[in-house]
Amino acid sequence: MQHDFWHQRWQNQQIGFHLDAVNPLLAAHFQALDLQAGQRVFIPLCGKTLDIHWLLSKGIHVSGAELSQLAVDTLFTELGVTPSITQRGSLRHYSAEHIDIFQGDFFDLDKALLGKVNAIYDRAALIALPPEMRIRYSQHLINLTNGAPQLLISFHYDQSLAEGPPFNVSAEEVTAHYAQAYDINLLADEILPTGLKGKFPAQEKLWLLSPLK
Ligand SMILES: C[S@@+](CC[C@H](N)C(=O)[O-])C[C@H]1O[C@@H](n2cnc3c(N)ncnc32)[C@H](O)[C@@H]1O
Repeated sequence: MQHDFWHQRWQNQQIGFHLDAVNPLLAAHFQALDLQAGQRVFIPLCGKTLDIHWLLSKGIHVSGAELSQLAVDTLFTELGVTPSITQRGSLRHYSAEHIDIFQGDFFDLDKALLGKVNAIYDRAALIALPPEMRIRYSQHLINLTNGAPQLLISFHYDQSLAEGPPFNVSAEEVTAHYAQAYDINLLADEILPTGLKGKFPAQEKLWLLSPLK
């Protein structure tokens, strides 16, 4: 997916993916990550999700990566926080108490800049990317985080009915990306009540990815 596609989405406020409340699957299953206050969750392709507000309210520290400066500026405005902003190569590092967001291309983020994270929360990141990019994405995510435990939300629908994003990502594909590093367990499997884009039957699945022992 080209950067311009996402910049235009944000510019035109075509952000149907953005939820106006915490994601119910995150709220219901967050405890599966077994995190303590003060530990850090990494949210790749984070947008301005309210899930960040929710995690911070639980005492969890958050790191994120997001391409759109508009999204990141809006996130901090909505948090009511003024970050310090530092240029780090091609990325801009927005930092405030308990939160670090790297604005720019996720693929330019490296381990040293990200620092240690205790878990990953992927909602609408893997499924936002076309098939060939998903391979690169999942490998980069594992490398960046040393395979930190992960909550992953995927969408399942007939890809011939609609073009992504979001893309259909099958259970087999989740296994292909992540079985090398994780035990994979399905925590929830729900029918999207409004369907995908209000039209197509779709399911939402929540996976817990636990590092292989
Ligand atoms: C479908 S949205 C999901 C946003 C957020 N996770 C949520 O649940 O609301 C995908 C986001 O990924 C961002 N994005 C796309 N490609 C990216 C890249 N290469 N690096 C960083 N962010 C990217 C887009 O700007 C967009 O905000």
